[in-house]
Amino acid sequence: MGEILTSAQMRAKERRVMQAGEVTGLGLMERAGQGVLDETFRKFPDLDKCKAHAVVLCGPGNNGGDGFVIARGLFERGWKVEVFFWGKAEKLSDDARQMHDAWAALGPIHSMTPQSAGQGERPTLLFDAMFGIGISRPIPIECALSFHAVCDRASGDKKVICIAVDCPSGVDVDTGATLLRDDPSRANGDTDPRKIAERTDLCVTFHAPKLGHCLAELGRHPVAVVDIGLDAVPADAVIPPDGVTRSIPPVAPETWLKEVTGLGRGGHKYTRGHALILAGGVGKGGAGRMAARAALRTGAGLVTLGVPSEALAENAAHLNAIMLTEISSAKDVSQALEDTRLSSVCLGPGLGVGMETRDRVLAVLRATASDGRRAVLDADALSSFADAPEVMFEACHENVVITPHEGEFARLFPDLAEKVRISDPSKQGLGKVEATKLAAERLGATVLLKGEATVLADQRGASAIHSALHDRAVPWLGTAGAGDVLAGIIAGLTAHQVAATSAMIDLAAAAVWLHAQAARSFGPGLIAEDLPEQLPKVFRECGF
Ligand SMILES: NC(=O)C1=CN([C@@H]2O[C@H](COP(=O)(O)OP(=O)(O)OC[C@H]3O[C@@H](n4cnc5c(N)ncnc54)[C@H](OP(=O)(O)O)[C@@H]3O)[C@@H](O)[C@H]2O)[C@H](O)CC1
Ligand SMILES: [K+]
Repeated sequence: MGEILTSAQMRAKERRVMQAGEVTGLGLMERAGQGVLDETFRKFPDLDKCKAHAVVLCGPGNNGGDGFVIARGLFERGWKVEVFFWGKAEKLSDDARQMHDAWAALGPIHSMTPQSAGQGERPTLLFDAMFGIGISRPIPIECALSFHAVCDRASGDKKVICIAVDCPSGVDVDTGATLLRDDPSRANGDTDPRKIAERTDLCVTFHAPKLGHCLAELGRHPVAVVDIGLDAVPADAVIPPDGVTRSIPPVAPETWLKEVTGLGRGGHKYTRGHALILAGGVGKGGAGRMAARAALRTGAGLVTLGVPSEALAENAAHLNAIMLTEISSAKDVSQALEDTRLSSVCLGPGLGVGMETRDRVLAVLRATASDGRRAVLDADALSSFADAPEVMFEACHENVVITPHEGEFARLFPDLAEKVRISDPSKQGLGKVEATKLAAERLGATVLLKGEATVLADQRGASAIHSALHDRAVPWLGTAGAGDVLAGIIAGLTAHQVAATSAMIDLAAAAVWLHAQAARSFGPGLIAEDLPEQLPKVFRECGF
């Protein structure tokens, strides 16, 4: 699939498929509930044999409807099932009401209170079908308390396995944040709705992951996706392609990588391009050298490191295949870029924050503004514009990518960073994806916001997420200099002549994937210098 949807896109898709007469709401709900059970027993196969005891917590919307289907499915498998319902049966949607009634013919429906939910023996499984993508405000405290009351039932000592239906209740799937009450003192301990996500062992969602599943600031649970038959209508019949956030890597990463980067095709060192990396002064050249090595390992035909005159000797002592040139000022940058064989430029790592760096950035942006050459701005190249970001926005163009971490992003886009901190969308809170898209629009270029979940967006509204969570987690990638290497990989990929027709966002996404693959391939103990050295293995594994 490779697409990551917002809740609105999911609803649009659902409506479209239902209008096309391909499926009914009741049919979708049945598949959703049964799909949750299938995924649960796929993940915990031993449980299917033990015919144990489950609790299902059902909410007032269609998420609750899925819960009634789950209860029936478990009952039919021979499980002991307790169902608790928060809401009024007469207010349920027709579909959820039918599922409610179908369960009522098999077993009791208890009113959900922390007291009632806390009685009895601790179950093996707890299904959270209280609130799904229809959440519009922080969940009722008694629902949160009921969830924990089941987990903490006094009778029994085994940990309850918690399965979230569509999402942990209270999480906004568009942002991954849990909606919180204004008064934080009312959100302590078990009344803190974030604790539900923290206790979740598996989340089963439908058709495609939603943005929040890939950003998950809270909870480190895996996410399974169930096909409920919505592919009957092609995605772009409902949603414009650029409106959908893409998942990096897509389903077939090797093919995608070849298509986007052109790597593995023939050529000689000139068609593979010439990357210019600007580095800092004496004792500050390490970051630039690592970026340069990454660019060379990524397959740029030639790489030149530009350093101030006083740092020439130091750098010469460290370099072999990488060429060295003197670049001591913004004027030198402009002069160097008169050579149009230089096809990509990377600057920022180790350059120092200040007017000097700012002028060099502007010189690069001017020189590359209209000839299709690519520029990568990272680290100090970004921080140097903290007090005048609009100067950078003015000069940026579509062949630029900026690669901030969250701190650098906040320096350039303080208003957007602030809104990401607000968890409630009705109070103008923004998700990371929305914030990155707005930043890219403002910049007129590609923004690559680094993190465990790296978000990319460009000036046309395209977006993508690389989620290094769950089974793709690489905590050891958080090491000094790893960001410099990423900037170098982008410079290497964008230098290639064959990559000229690929959009900047695609090349940057490919770089993020290669960077994470190199880290995964090396494993714990990684230092930044290891990353470029690991790339040949990654390329071999991709079949280049
Ligand atoms: N294709 C699909 O997406 C499918 C989805 N399914 C499941 O349905 C839910 C979405 O169902 P929906 O009814 O739209 O929403 P919820 O069940 O998540 O919740 C809506 C109800 O909850 C009330 N609500 C919302 N927030 C609160 C709150 N903080 N406190 C109290 N009540 C709240 C809301 O009431 P309003 O007053 O806001 O109207 C609704 O009553 C999806 O997640 C899937 O699980 C299908 O079954 C399969 C297809
Ligand atoms: K839920």
